[in-house]
Amino acid sequence: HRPKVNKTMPSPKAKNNSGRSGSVPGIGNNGRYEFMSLNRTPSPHLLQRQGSDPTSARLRASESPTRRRGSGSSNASSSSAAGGPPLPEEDCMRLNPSFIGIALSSLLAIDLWLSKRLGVCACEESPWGSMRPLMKLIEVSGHGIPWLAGAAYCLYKSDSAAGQEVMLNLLLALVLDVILVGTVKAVVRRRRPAHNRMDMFATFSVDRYSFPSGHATRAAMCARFLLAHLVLAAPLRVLVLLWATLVGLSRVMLGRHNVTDVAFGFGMGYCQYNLVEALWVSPAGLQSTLG
Ligand SMILES: CC(C)=CCC/C(C)=C/COP(=O)(O)O
Repeated sequence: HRPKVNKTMPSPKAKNNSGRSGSVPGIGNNGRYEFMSLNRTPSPHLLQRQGSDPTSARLRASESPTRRRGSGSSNASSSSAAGGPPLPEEDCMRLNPSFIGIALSSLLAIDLWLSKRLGVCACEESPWGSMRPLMKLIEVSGHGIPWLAGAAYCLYKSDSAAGQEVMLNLLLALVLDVILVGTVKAVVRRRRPAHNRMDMFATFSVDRYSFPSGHATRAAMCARFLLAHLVLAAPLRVLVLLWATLVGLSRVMLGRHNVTDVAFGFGMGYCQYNLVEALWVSPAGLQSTLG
């Protein structure tokens, strides 16, 4: 076992007394260090002190999630493999990290590494810095304001009932998207990548968070919406899909998002369209609802 230092470093004097392996220092009565064997239950006064000391409580709270999680499940593994006496619970947790924990940490590490490598337009000095204006143009094409303004304008200008119905639902879908993305961002609170320059126009306060990408949700939802409700020739349909893909890609290339933010955003936008279909509003229905 790696000896576990209990809360604070021992004084040199205390260290000198700790010749035995398997012992760890702890603060005993009257502020002196005591040593506790990992194979033995700590003395009651030490346990009591650890429980009531605010510093140790804070330290426990800041332990890694892996160590905090699953304290109930480790009892079965508290016996050493050699059949010896039970080991302290926290040491067993360190030896048995969960598979899901490892998988998530690995995915996160790959995500951060890949996103940094793909952030080739994050600033003018970046390898593809000269493409940054083009990427920002694509960014504007997926921004909420032009889409909301465009849908409201088309609704106002539309002279057919069918056109009004489609535009009304597109407008409602865009509002729903802003609300859902804002809610998830506020709950998850994942910071944008460190290499991002926060020079986007018209952002809400939640837009300092990156998960999920609002541009990606909007691009996926609007692409599905347009493909389902507009009669478009094949080249235009391909163009719509290409646009949505480019919007997602540009988020990572500009350094605004990690890859997982965009991937989740695409999935979320795809599902949001199903919700829009389920909640589809007809102008007659809306009029009767509004009285
Ligand atoms: C002001 C309105 C209506 C929407 C905000 C649009 C916006 C800036 C979203 C952030 O997108 P990312 O999450 O992709 O960076």
